[in-house]
Amino acid sequence: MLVLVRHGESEWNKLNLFTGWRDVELSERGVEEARKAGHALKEAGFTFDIAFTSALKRAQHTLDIILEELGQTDIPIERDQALNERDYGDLAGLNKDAARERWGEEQVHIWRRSYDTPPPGGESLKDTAERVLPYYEDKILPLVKEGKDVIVSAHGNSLRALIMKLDDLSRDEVTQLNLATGVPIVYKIDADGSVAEKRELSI
Ligand SMILES: O=C(O)[C@H](O)COP(=O)(O)O
Repeated sequence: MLVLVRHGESEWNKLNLFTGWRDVELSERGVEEARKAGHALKEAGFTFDIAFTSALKRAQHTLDIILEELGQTDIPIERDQALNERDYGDLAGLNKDAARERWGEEQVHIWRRSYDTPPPGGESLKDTAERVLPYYEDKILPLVKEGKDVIVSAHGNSLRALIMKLDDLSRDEVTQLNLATGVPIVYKIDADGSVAEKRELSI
């Protein structure tokens, strides 16, 4: 079984700033969201053999809080920048509404949600997928196929890249995919790596 969770609200999500690889902390609300995600997983009877997260503290702290709630702080944790948020390039640190005023609603939506148009100086979803998917296939999927229960705490766009693949979404469909913070998505994966079942936990 594979559980994916986007980190709780960060300080910069709260301020509506493009974040990308900037290493910002969870907001108070984000800490609470992580706690609720952990609680919901515990209530639903989940336990994990191993956890994966990015090199960024908002995802790492979300994972720590979830594992605390589960009473599982002793499981192995793999941290890797392959799971980092998309690099937002020159947009990092800018306000998202100010960017819409400067470049227009449509252009900003293309940078944020399109498959292969990168923000200036940053990574497109395709670029992000080119580091997330090999990592998933080499490090995560073999464990899931063996029957291990795995949790991945990562980011809006690194997880969109992975979900695009798992759900077999087209380039058009993925533009509609938006992930809420702190909501665990549960996949049952068959021994051949295909998705048998997908559901979101209610928080
Ligand atoms: O990096 C960021 O700014 C956010 O975490 C994700 O941004 P997005 O909603 O523009 O994809």
